[in-house]
Amino acid sequence: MKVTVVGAGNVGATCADVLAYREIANEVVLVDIKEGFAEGKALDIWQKSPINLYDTRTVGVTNDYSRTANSDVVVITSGLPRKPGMTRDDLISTNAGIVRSVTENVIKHSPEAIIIVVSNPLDVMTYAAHLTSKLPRTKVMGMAGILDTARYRAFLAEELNVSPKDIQAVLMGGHGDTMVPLPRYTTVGGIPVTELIDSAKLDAIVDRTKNGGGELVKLMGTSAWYAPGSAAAQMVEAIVRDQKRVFPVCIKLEGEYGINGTYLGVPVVLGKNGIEKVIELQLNEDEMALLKASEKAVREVMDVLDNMPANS
Ligand SMILES: NC(=O)c1ccc[n+]([C@@H]2O[C@H](COP(=O)([O-])OP(=O)(O)OC[C@H]3O[C@@H](n4cnc5c(N)ncnc54)[C@H](O)[C@@H]3O)[C@@H](O)[C@H]2O)c1
Ligand SMILES: O=C(O)C[C@H](O)C(=O)O
Repeated sequence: MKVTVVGAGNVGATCADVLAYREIANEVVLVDIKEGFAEGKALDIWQKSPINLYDTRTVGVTNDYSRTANSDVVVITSGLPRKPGMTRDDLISTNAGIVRSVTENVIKHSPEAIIIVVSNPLDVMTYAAHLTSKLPRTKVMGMAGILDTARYRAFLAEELNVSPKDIQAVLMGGHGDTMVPLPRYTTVGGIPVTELIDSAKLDAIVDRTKNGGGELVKLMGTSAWYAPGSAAAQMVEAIVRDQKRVFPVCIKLEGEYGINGTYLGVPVVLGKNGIEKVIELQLNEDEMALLKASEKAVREVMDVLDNMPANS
């Protein structure tokens, strides 16, 4: 299996590293626009192989997409990260052009690839990649839900003093402050979380999750990469190993949840064909209202993309 990761920065290099040391692919090609940068990162990861004992070959290139030919999966992480004081949506003017041109190059050399978008604003960059690639919606998806759910699970594990492995949760909606964690679908070793924590504490955790990206931007001056890179690698693994994992993933909705044409995170089954099924939960009135509010927020930024010149 061959995987390309575009953008050899914090998230891209972390993703490539996880793909290599967990031997999720035979070959990982890292691409960056900065001369020598991807080559250096790929060489560094390859030189770790005798220490961490893996065979995955990592190769770096500067903008040479011929080297990415026939990739099974492509992860797009190229683009600016936000700085303190910015929202993810503020990145649209720079990142839309980057994601469009990268997608064009990727598709030229790997027309059958499955594309996982990571660049922000996530839901709208998934839209941009989908439009450019002209692939079926099941093959162009965005990574955010695994990360947001992981944050929610980690905060709960800390509060309850239990293993994060035993916390299962679903989270839906856009990758922004309107994301919708779903306590009704959150369990701890099979026990509904609401039986283990009072509602004030749970509300505080839901709130912290919604602002989880911003919390890290404030601390570090740039955005997160360990959890995001690992989350993208987990999606690649589900695809290349045909695992049929159930994850929240951003996809263009076509009638599910009564929503048409908006790119939103929903639970899906992920396997060798990409998104093999969208799972429709029976949301209650309050949950549906939150999902619709999230849809409205994503729609507004999709409209911004629609009104941008094609080559910006
Ligand atoms: N979806 C998520 O949950 C999530 C999580 C974390 C970060 N992100 C987003 O991922 C993106 C990358 O974040 P990062 O921290 O890795 O940033 P970074 O600055 O460390 O890396 C980005 C890399 O992209 C490269 N790049 C820029 N234009 C390019 C092009 N045209 N072709 C190839 N490479 C190009 C840059 O040279 C840089 O090395 C940001 O947009 C960030 O907001 C999303
Ligand atoms: O917060 C960001 O800007 C990056 C990413 O979307 C995250 O949630 O960590």
